[in-house]
Amino acid sequence: SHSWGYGPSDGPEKWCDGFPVANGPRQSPIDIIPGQTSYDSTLKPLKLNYDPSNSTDILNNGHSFQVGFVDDVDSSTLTGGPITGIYRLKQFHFHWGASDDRGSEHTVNGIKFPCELHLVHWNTKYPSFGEAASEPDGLAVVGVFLKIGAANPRLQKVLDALGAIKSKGKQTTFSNFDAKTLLPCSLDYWTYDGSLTTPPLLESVTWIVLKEPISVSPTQMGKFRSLMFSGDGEAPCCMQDNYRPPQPLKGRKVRRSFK
Ligand SMILES: NS(=O)(=O)c1ccc(C(=O)NCc2cc(F)ccc2F)cc1
Ligand SMILES: [Zn+2]
Repeated sequence: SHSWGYGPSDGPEKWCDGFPVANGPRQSPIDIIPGQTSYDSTLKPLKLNYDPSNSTDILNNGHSFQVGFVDDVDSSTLTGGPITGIYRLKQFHFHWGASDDRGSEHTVNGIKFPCELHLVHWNTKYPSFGEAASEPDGLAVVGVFLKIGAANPRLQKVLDALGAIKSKGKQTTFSNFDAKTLLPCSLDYWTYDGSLTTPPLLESVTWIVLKEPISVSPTQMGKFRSLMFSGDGEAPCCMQDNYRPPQPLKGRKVRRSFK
């Protein structure tokens, strides 16, 4: 039924079969063309208040891995930026390539980065993530590009946990991780109305893509690629190229928070 992936038979070109919204008016990701964005002086600074004691677990969900957070109280929140109200951090995860020349979902002037981090938040005006996910203003995802360079010590704790969640469905505790440490110095961003980049592809995401990348080393990228899409006892399949390519802008405007 709704089994999807990133391979030739179940990948992004096939998702519209099970999820017709794949061809909708506000799909993500997109190619960001800085020269075509408009500076909006009314955009507020991003405010990310993450409580380091809030992380709970790290999970291989068969499409990526994600670090989960306690989201039944307002302890790790996103406010300001292009959004109104309070959005709670639910999880963060990554998308990456089989080689360093690809892997990000958003691109900048057609340039692909080797990896992209997504910090997923939901609007507390709705009772839960699941309900918020079907509302046009329900979710806000902060995207951060990873660029090949020096090893990033702030990634290491996450990467060192991957050995315990190699295959699909594996999960382990992951406490006291401060997601704020994964952010770059500058919180300058581009923003546009989009969607989840994986099925169910719901058009409920305010995207906030940071202009400044964080670093990752080739060795650290190798650790991402040591994960498996497959579960124990299934034919082994390396978790890589788990990214959707850019989608048509369909008239949308991309705003930027910086001059
Ligand atoms: N790559 S991304 O940041 O755009 C993204 C973020 C979250 C999800 C997600 O939560 N999927 C499961 C899911 C979706 C729902 F819409 C409702 C429940 C649910 F578990 C998918 C993609
Ligand atoms: Zn994502």
